[in-house]
Amino acid sequence: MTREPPISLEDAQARLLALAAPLPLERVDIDSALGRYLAEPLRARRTQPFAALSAMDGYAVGEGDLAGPWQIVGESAAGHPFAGRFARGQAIRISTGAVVPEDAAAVILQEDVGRAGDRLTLTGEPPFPAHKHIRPRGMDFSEGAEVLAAGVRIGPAQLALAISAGHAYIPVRRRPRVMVMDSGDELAADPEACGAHQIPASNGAMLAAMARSVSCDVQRIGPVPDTMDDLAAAFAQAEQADVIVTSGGASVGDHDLVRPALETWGARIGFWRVAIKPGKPILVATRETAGRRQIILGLPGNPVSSHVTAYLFMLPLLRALLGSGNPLPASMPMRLDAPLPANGGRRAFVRALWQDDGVTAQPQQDSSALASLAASNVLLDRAAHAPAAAAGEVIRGYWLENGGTA
Ligand SMILES: Nc1nc2c(c(=O)[nH]1)N[C@H]1C(S)=C(S)[C@@H](COP(=O)(O)OP(=O)(O)OC[C@H]3O[C@@H](n4cnc5c(N)ncnc54)[C@H](O)[C@@H]3O)O[C@H]1N2
Ligand code: MOO
Repeated sequence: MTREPPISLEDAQARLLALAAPLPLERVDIDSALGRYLAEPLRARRTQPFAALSAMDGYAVGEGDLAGPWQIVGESAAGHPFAGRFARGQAIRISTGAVVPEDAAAVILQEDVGRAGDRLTLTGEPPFPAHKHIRPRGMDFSEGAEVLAAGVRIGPAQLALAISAGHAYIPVRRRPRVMVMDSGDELAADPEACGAHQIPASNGAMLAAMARSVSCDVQRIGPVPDTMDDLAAAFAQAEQADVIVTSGGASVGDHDLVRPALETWGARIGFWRVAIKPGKPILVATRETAGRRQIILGLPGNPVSSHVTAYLFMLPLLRALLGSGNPLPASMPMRLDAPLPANGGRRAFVRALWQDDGVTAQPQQDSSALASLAASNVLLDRAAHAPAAAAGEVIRGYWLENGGTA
């Protein structure tokens, strides 16, 4: 096996994302679009507000007619505009969201007036500026304007905006088909029937859950025993997958067969080994069949290594296939509540818990230790050879929740 030195994280992420062309475009109804990415810019099909609307319940009055008294000559309610005209000394009862009549220049809050029959007098302050409680036509957006850019993630707010802009269907990318494979002779499929020399296969469920969090169709296979034949049979079931994610067997041991099995299947190795801890032995390969590219991520078997490499590579890859304009997780500054020791020669992603405005690294950082991963919500990013850091220092970290992106 060639032993080129591990490449940098940035280099590896760039090389992986360069392999990922967004999947074919499809139009889906808005309810199915949540968590996906807009494939084309979305333009408003209507203007919002469609007319000047009142932001408050009160009375509409004319230009320069803020002192009163007034006579109430009609009403504009939401969905039922006032059709007539009105003059100086006259007012229109108006509700929140109702159209402000053409002749009106101000809405006076109902709390600021006294009403007796159709007679209205000012008892409080008139609005300042006069148009304060009027939302002008097109304040939110105008017909034809781009309301969402291509590559934006459709969250609840974007979904509401698309509907409000007049869209029942929006263009997104097809959901990636992902095959997640556990591999290793030591793995038990059933955690309640785990032999003395076995460990429960936990990576597959974890990786599948992570992939599902970014809107993918996920299938699982395994645990696959450590033989070339078993791996070949497993890969043969992944013909339809856009992405194949294996865990385990990525390192240099005698039973680490993922790489040779992939090559036998017709995959081409892109790169192997990245200078990060945990997760160094990650492998990226591609397989081209009938004009279609499959991307294979061979993640290291240690559960935390699997999780961290899925966070840094699998999720960004899936987001890129879904058409995200910003697939990589973003780090943010975090204040240390407890000191950190100097880092070794590999860039490290340190499990930590952020609470009460500060972050504390977990004492246990072994790449097999799931309890400290499950107790963490942050990965601190420690450069190779970073010196010790004191409590109070600010360093960068990644949110584990939401895959590190908005
Ligand atoms: N001589 C060397 N040995 C190792 C090196 C090295 O550079 N030289 N790298 C180490 C590093 S770093 C890592 S990370 C591991 C990764 O090894 P593999 O990807 O080959 O993983 P395995 O050996 O198959 O398994 C490692 C560990 O993880 C457990 N595992 C595997 N799959 C699962 C699963 N689906 N669910 C739960 N746990 C799983 C497995 O039982 C092992 O305990 O290699 C080091 N060795
Ligand atoms: O790079 Mo490995 O993932 O340290 O355990």
